[in-house]
Amino acid sequence: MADATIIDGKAFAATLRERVAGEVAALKAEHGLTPGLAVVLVGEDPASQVYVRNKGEQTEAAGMYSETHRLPADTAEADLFALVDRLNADPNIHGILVQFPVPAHLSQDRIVARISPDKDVDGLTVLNAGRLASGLPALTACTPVGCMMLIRDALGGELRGKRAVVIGRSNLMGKPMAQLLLAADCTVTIAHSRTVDLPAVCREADILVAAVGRAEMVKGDWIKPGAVVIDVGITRLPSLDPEKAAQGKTRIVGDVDFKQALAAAGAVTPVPGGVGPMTIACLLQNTLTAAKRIHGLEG
Ligand SMILES: Nc1nc(=O)c2c([nH]1)NC[C@@H]1CN(c3ccc(C(=O)N[C@@H](CCC(=O)O)C(=O)O)cc3)C=[N+]21
Repeated sequence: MADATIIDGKAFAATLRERVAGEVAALKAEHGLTPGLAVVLVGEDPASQVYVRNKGEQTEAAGMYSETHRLPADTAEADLFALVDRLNADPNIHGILVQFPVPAHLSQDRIVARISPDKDVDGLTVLNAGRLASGLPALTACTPVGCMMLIRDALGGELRGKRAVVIGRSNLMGKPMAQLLLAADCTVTIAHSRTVDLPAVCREADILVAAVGRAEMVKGDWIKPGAVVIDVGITRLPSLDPEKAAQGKTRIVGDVDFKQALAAAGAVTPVPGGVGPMTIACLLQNTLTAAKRIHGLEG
């Protein structure tokens, strides 16, 4: 079979960011309103540093207000909560994202519960997760929203009745991904580390979304010929060149064995340049949506 189409998430995200920037300009001109995003990073995880920097730069490039709060790894819960409370009350801030993972002494659940659902651009609060599951308008996790856009594009909008398998069941990715696919009339399976015969389950999928964080786990013979394969994983491995590896150089791989997927799938996202850039573009979109809703400019 011919090689799969490589889905260009980077280009798609650039177009989406331009659209958001246009809407931000209109919102400023018509209502004097500038959407604002606050990103909070606790500790110094190097991968997180990169994402947080990208988020800040792209927020500003879209004409939005951006604030980044870097807190030490040993920050007490009370101090983090005081910051979240301040951001909840700040009229210049419409979106709040606390980057995960946080150091082990902090509870992700308690942090999420502290964020105002109106500003919850990760869609993690119980209110937004429940609204999504109930088919109501909700702020929805950025990565699944970005994946849906790529899936719709790859399939020309025809999702109805398709079999979708999501590997991974996190609140930030797997669960909201499954809800979005269900809302698009797919028949959805959520698979995970305890799933029996995962390859056989995956082979049923017209749409396969891998979000487990295990490097190159999904092999070519797990993929139904012609399927759309969306790779959400990002793992840094030592460079293949031993000399570069010795210098600490790394390469990034996804949850899918890309070479094998190319020969089996109908379309596949690369890593990097696939889902990752969509995540940030959708974060900008969510911040815009939150700003409009807070100001009663959208349902
Ligand atoms: N509360 C919370 N919300 C998140 O949405 C969240 C989070 N915590 N913690 C970390 C993960 C990871 N994440 C990424 C965002 C952009 C890229 C991205 O832009 N990737 C590029 C560059 C990859 C690279 O060079 O590292 C690409 O795939 O092409 C990747 C990963 C958001 N996350």
